[in-house]
Amino acid sequence: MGKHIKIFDTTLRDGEQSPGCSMNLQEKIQMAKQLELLKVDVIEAGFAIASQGDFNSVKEIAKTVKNCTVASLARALPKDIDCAWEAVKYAKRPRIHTFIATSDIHMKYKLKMKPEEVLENAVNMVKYAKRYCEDIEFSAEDATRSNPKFLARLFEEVIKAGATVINIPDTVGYTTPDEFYDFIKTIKENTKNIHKAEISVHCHNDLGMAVANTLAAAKAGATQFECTINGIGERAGNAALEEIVMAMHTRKDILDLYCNVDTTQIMRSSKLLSTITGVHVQPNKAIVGNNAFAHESGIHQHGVLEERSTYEIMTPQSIGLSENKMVLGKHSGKHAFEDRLKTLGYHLSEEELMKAFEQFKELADKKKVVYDDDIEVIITRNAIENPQVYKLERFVINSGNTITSTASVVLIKDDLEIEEASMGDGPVDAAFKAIEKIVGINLTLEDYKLHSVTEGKDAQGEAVVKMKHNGKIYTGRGLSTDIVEASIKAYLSTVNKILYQTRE
Ligand SMILES: CC(=O)SCCNC(=O)CCNC(=O)[C@H](O)C(C)(C)COP(=O)(O)OP(=O)(O)OC[C@H]1O[C@@H](n2cnc3c(N)ncnc32)[C@H](O)[C@@H]1OP(=O)(O)O
Ligand SMILES: CC(C)C(=O)C(=O)O
Ligand SMILES: [Mg+2]
Repeated sequence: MGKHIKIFDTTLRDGEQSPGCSMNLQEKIQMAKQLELLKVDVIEAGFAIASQGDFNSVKEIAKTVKNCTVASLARALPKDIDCAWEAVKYAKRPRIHTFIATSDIHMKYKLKMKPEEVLENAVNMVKYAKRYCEDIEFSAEDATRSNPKFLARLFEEVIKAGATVINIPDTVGYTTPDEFYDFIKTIKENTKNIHKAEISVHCHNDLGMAVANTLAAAKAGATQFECTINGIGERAGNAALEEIVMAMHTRKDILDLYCNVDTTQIMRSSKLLSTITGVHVQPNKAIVGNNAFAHESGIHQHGVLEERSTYEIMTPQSIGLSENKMVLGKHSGKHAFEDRLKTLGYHLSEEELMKAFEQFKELADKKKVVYDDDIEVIITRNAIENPQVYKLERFVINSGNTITSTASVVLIKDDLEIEEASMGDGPVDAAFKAIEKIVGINLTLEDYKLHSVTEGKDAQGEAVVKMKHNGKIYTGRGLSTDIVEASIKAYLSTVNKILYQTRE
C-alpha cells in the first residue's frame, strides 16, 4: 500500500493569489464542493483577514464542507488568528494555519525583526491559536532559504507550543529535489520532537521543479503535500495537484505513496477551475492539458490503436476523461485515417481509401486539424464525382480594391498543361474567364454560393456554382481552405460534368 500522504489543497488561497484568478463567494463554494468530491484531505479556503469577501468565503466553506479539514491562513498576528478562527470555527474539522518568514532576507528586509523575535512571535502565536483550535499548522515562510539550524530550533519550539503540522515551504521555488530531500532530512534530524507533528511541504514552481521537489520530500519524511488544481498560485504557481496525485498513482512501484484523492474527479476539477477563473491551462500541460491524451502523429496513432500502452502511461478514464483523442493532421498516417473512417461508418475499397488518404494529406497540409466533417466532405465528394477531363494545376491571382483583378490559370488535360490569363470583375470572375478560354465551351453563370462546411479558423469553404449550357443547368461543387480555389474547383467540376454528360 505504501505511505499515506495527505493532500492539502490551497487552490482557494495560494491559487487565488495568481493574477486573474480571483473568485467570488459562489465560485469559491462551488470549487470547494468539487474539492470535497475530489477527496482532498484539507481545503485551505482563504486568508480570512484579507477582505470581507474572503472572510465570508472561508466561513461559508467551513459551514458547507463536511468531509475535509477547512483551514484559513493567518499571519503571526493576534488579529489575523482571531479572524481566521471566526471564519473556520464552523467547520467539522477546523484548522488555523499561521506563518512567519524565517529566512535572513525576509526577516531583515520584510519583517524587520531579529531571528529571536521571529522565534518568540511564532511560539506565542501558535499558543494563541491553540486556545481556539486543536489543529494548528505552522509554516516557516521561505524555509528553503533559511538557516536549517535556526529552523529546527524554531520548529521544536512551535511543536512544544502546540503545532500539529509543520510546513516547510519552498516559497520562491528555489530548491532542487536532492537539496530539498537533504534539507528536510536535516530538519528532521535536528528537531527532537518532530515525531509529534506532521511534516508538510509547499513548493512553488519558479524553476519548474515544484512537483519533483514535493515528491522528493516524501522520501525524507513529509506526509502532507500542499498543492493547487492546474498548478495555479503565486508567480509560476504551486505544485499541481493533478501531477502529484497521478505521479503517485502511476509510479506507485517506485514512489510507494498513496492518497485518498479520487483521480476520476481530476478533469472535472480542472475544467471547473478554468471555467470559473477564465484562465485556461496550456494544451501540453501534464495530465489536464488538451493534448495530454491526444495523439496526432501516425506512428503514435498506429501504436495506440494496436495497444494503448505503447504511448499512454495512464488511462484517460483514470482522470475522468471518457477516451483519448486521435487528432487527424498532417502527421497522421493511414492506420488512424482508416480507423476514423470506420468510426464514421465508411468502408472503402483499397483504391478508394488510397485516393481519400491522398486528399486528406493534401488538406492536412493546409489545415491545422482535419475534423470529421472534413473527412465526410472528402468521402461524399468522391462518391458523386465525375471523371476529371480538366484538372487544376495552379493559379495566380492579382487583385485589390484599386486594380482590375487578373487571373492566370493552368489546367491539365491529357497530361498537358494549358495556361490562360484573363481580367475580370473580381478574382473569382477573372479566374472563371481564364478557365472559359481554356475549355472553350459556352457557359452562363446562373448562381454562385460560398459557405463554410467545417469548423475552425481554417475551415474549408465550399463553393457551389450553377451554369447554363445549351439550355440545361449544371451544378458543380469545389472545396478548399482558399475560397478562390474552392470557386475554381466548383467551376471545373461543372465543366467536367458537362463534358462527361454530353460525351458521345
Ligand atoms: C507566501 C505567501 O503566500 S504569504 C500570503 C500572501 N497573501 C496575501 O498577502 C494575500 C492577502 N493579503 C492582504 O490582503 C493584505 O496583505 C493583508 C490584509 C494581509 C495585510 O494588509 P496590510 O495591513 O495593508 O499590509 P501589507 O500587505 O501592505 O504589508 C504586510 C504587512 O504584514 C507584515 N507581515 C507579513 N507577513 C507577516 C507574518 N507572517 N506575520 C506577521 N506580520 C507579517 C509585513 O511586515 C507588513 O507589516 P507592516 O504593515 O507593519 O509593515
Ligand atoms: C504561506 C505559505 C505557506 C506560502 O504560501 C508560501 O510560503 O509559499
Ligand atoms: Mg505559497
